[in-house]
Amino acid sequence: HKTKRSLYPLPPGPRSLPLIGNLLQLGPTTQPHITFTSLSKTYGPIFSLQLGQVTTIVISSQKYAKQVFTNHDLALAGRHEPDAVRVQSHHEWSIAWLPPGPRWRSLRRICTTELFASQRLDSYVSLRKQKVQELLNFINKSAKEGSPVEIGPAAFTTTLNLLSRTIFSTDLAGLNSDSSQEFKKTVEGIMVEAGGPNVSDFYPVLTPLDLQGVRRRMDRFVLVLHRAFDEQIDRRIKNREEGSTAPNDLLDVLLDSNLGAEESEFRQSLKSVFGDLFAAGTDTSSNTVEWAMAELLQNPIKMAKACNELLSVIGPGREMEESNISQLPYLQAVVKETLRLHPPVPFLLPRRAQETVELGGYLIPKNAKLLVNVWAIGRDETIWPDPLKFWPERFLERDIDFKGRDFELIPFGAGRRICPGLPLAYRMVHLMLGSLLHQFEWKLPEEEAKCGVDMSEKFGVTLAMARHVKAVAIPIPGQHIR
Ligand code: HEM
Repeated sequence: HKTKRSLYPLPPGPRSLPLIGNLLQLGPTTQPHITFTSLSKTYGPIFSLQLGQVTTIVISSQKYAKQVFTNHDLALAGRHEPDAVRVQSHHEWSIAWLPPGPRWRSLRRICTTELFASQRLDSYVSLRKQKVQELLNFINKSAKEGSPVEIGPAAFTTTLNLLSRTIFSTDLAGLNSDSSQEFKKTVEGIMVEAGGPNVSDFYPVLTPLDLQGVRRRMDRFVLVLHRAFDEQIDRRIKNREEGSTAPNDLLDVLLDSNLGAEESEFRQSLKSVFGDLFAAGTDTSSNTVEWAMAELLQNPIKMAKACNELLSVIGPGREMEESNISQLPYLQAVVKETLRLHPPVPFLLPRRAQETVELGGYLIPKNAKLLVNVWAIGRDETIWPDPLKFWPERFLERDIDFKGRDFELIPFGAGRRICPGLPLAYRMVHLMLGSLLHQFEWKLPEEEAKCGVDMSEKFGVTLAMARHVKAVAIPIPGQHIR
């Protein structure tokens, strides 16, 4: 370490003040991804900040991202967990926040084989179709009444129930029900508290004081999730004791596996795993559908192109199937373009350097926090011509995918910590978006058509629309909607 420390400098960055470092550069921002993007214009695609006691390195280019995920993937695969996720000891059994040791590997392996393997995903095709059908029926009802729909919340409930059916074999909420909205507010709250600036993260010595009340609020959110999970676990244990047939869903598999936990912490470990899956899987997927619809509603020509492709591949009077996705290049391009401009996790999850490394001639000290600003990479004009324009066609001309090999488009991350839910998210997002476009014509309500859609963002671990987009659905005559 000493040799590296003396050979390489820290990445450039603004001059830091004693004690507070560069906290003033953060300012009162509620949009750190934008602040960090503008700092990268001054200090370059790799820069460093001293945020209180924490040395923070920010990567904003494809070139350095590639080095992080190839040359240094293991050394930089630790997590800098925010204090908020230590509530209820969540981080001790969390796939998202554990360091890459044996416990993380075994939790990740179980989820990958039991939830995300292609065979498992194939066995739930009809379930996903049924949930999407419920979404279409719900929208059809609003369409008949002529009232606009909020696409984000409806897509959220569909994703929530898709997950809860695969994990618990039951729905957690009805479309438009209070419980669904409570769940959505809870997940949004968790994302905002875990992703927002917190003085406890800058000065770990101040953690017990919880000066901003983040832990207090987080505790309330986590309790809502845990109550729902406890109910499911209790019911399943009771059914098992009464000899009912096991549905062999994820809950059954985990109850049999015991996750390598002591008996006293087993329930806690189950709740952490479920918490991760619901928090990481719901908002990210439904936000993608919502951003895509918001962009298409403002780009009627692109909307028509996507609808025409669906009509010519699937045909009128038929429903979209997951097996159609590969025949729909324009729909795929729309999803890629949405993920480029609106990556649901703008900084990926914060990494911790597990050892001191040299990256592009700069020093990344052990324990430094590393943020990869994928929001900035998606808007980098040296990679993307006219980067702020929603232009799916760019992906028809270039063979770029988001599976972690093309470092200019990494909304799911890359390397060993790449999102394990990618294969499920891929199917859910395309199926939901494609079905919405295939079954209805869409237009903006009068006011939004006049004033434009409010595209402002709400920052957290995930990047949501600050105000949900509303749209009026018009059923297409002859389509299969019931
Ligand atoms: C459009 C949808 C989604 C996007 C854009 C997305 C994106 C991401 C990103 C960027 C990360 C962090 C990667 C890193 O730090 O390098 C991540 C991690 C994770 N995601 Fe997703 N995700 C999505 C859907 C899902 C779904 C559906 C699930 C599961 C149901 C899921 C489960 C997870 C988990 C468990 C992790 C933690 C992995 C680890 O740290 O080892 N995600 N996701």
